Amino acid sequence: MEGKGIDGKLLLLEKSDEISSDEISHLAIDIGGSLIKIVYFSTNSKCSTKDEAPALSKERQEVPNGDLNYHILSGRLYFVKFETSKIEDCIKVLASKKLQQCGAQCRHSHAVDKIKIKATGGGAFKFADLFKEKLGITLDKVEEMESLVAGANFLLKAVNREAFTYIGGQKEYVQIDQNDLYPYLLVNIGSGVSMIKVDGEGKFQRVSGTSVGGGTFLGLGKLLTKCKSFDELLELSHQGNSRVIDMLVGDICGGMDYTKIGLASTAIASSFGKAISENKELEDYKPEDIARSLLRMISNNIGQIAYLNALRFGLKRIILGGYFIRDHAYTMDTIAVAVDFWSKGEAKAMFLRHEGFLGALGAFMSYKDENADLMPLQLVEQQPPKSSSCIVDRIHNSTCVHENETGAVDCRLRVSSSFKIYDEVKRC
Ligand SMILES: Nc1ncnc2c1ncn2[C@@H]1O[C@H](COP(=O)(O)OP(=O)(O)OP(=O)(O)O)[C@@H](O)[C@H]1O
Ligand SMILES: CC(C)(CO)[C@@H](O)C(=O)NCCC(=O)O
Repeated sequence: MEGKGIDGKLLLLEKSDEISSDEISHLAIDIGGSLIKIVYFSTNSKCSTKDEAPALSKERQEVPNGDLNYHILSGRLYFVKFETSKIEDCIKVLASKKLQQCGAQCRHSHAVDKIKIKATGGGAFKFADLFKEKLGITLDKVEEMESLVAGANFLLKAVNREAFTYIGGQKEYVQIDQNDLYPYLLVNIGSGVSMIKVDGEGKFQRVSGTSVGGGTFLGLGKLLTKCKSFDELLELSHQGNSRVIDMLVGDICGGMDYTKIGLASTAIASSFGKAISENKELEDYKPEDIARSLLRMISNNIGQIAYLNALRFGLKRIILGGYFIRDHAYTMDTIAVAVDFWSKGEAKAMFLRHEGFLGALGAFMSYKDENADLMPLQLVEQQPPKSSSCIVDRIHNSTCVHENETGAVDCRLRVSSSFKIYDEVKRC
């Protein structure tokens, strides 16, 4: 079981089997074409240090609010992912943790077949029967674009140091004024890419998309380089040089800039263009150069389409999400430079720390939209990430614990007295 940390590290749950069922109260799932993303709220953490303990207490406060009383549960939101092709592993972990017994709607239903969890992504339809059959869980579907927008809005409004620009290799965190958040263009780079004009809470329109996305990078990359995983391909791209295969303006113009149309000699004139004339076989190219050109081609293309859509609607802010980005410097740099170049500095690309979890977070947030009697849940507070959480980095199958990074978000859930999550969890 892996989760997301800052800097593209994978985080969390060093020994996932130690998480017992009474520690997880709410869980939402996003089942995409490449990855399954899970967000869950836990009132405890095996990774916590002494310093963090107070923030993770199972505090319950009565907060009068009109006719209703609310409990405040302190804890953390955790972010976990699986490959969609290994959905059976995901199901096994969920089964082992008896998460189905902590589903948000177990209150009225001790019968296993009445348990529901919020689910989004195409897989919420595709795998609905599998979840029912193996776990007895009904996937309560939340529309994918709606979830992406709700997740992005939540992160932008409620989580400190969430959004940042990436310019010249430097991250600059931006706290966006909530009154000045809309409109923006949300570009979610998953297997494919969705571009959504966001005008407010629940006010949005999917204005464009492209099938050339993260799935294309990974799919073509596997075919062309024999890499087995995304991490391997990304790692390889670090060492490559795209000039070996890409045809540059200078290659065409005898080393000169094409000043009249504003193209420097070093600009790419044609991605992979050198391969047409060199009479070489695939094996003659280094896999790292191929990986680099591929990453650049796809990132550039997305940056350009994003810019064109921003231009179409007069949007100045482009927020990028999706697991493809993975906090990867070269990817972010290429997209940011493409947006800056094409917009002549008018539009800004912004990235998110929890970029891969927009859909899952949005689905999680949708619990609050339920009938108040069933599930009046709201995230009411968030503290900046603590400095010392456990992060488990499983890249290349090596497991090591990183200090001082975390993708988990401390928060408090407000739940009505009529929905006693903690008691429920124990009783279920
Ligand atoms: N460990 C990984 N395994 C597979 N893909 C990864 C991994 N890490 C990052 N990626 C990239 O992230 C992409 C998937 O991103 P994401 O999870 O946001 O989309 P998805 O929900 O699976 O796709 P879609 O929304 O199009 O159905 C992959 O196509 C790949 O490029
Ligand atoms: C089909 C979805 C929405 C599934 O998440 C995504 O993969 C996507 O936006 N693909 C791009 C499809 C297109 O607009 O051409």
